[in-house]
Amino acid sequence: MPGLDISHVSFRYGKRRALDDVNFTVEPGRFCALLGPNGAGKSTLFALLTRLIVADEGTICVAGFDIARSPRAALARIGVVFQQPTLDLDMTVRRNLRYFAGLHGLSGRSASLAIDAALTQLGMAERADETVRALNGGHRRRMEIARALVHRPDILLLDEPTVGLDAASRQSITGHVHDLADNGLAVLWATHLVDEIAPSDQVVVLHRGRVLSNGGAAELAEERGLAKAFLAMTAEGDEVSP
Ligand SMILES: Nc1ncnc2c1ncn2[C@@H]1O[C@H](COP(=O)(O)OP(=O)(O)OP(=O)(O)O)[C@@H](O)[C@H]1O
Repeated sequence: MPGLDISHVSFRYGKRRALDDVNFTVEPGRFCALLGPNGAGKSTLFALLTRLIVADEGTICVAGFDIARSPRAALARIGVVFQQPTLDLDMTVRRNLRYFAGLHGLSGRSASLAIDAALTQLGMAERADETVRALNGGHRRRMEIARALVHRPDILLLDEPTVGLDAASRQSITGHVHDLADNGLAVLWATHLVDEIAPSDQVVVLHRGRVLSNGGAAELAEERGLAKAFLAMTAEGDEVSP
């Protein structure tokens, strides 16, 4: 399948089981929220999806490529925004993106076109020649998302991308990324904040390494709202914002 397919994936750190038989898919054009409290296993799953670590069991297919058998092809189809920013503060936005484009084999005019397109998608085109240090936190994050799109991936992974941002910046970023999904990207967005989720989104609830539910946000929210449904499933209320 062309999106992301995670099948029977398990992982242990020594004796500690971090992921236990995780299964779900994200199709092109879907925004999938990976919703889990602290310690659920979200970052571990992202590390597996980006091949920083290797699954003990199970398979991960990216745009039809098995990440264990065809890692280069699979990783080339992924754009990723990690929790920790990785920007050169003293370079301009464009220089940061050009460096990254080069890592993907893009240069010259094709790199410029890809960079302009990615910045436009995130509403950042007019900031291209500013140094990163001059940008606020929300704009820096939008720039990192644009950078993850430069090589035109099929799947975008974001690990808690709004941490530390104010409400307006969070809203802007969630809006932009929902637009990317509407335009055909498969998006996997790890979060513990239910207000980042739209009714039409897919929601995978992860808790203590296991998938507790996988389905539409509207259905999950139906009886008592998303926040209460999530709290009831994970029983770790102090880690959730409504
Ligand atoms: N390097 C490691 N060594 C041992 N245990 C780890 C390591 N990294 C994570 N863990 C454990 O694995 C489990 C899953 O952690 P993980 O960081 O993937 O969760 P998370 O959902 O991303 O949490 P958070 O929202 O706090 O980032 C936790 O019990 C955690 O303590």
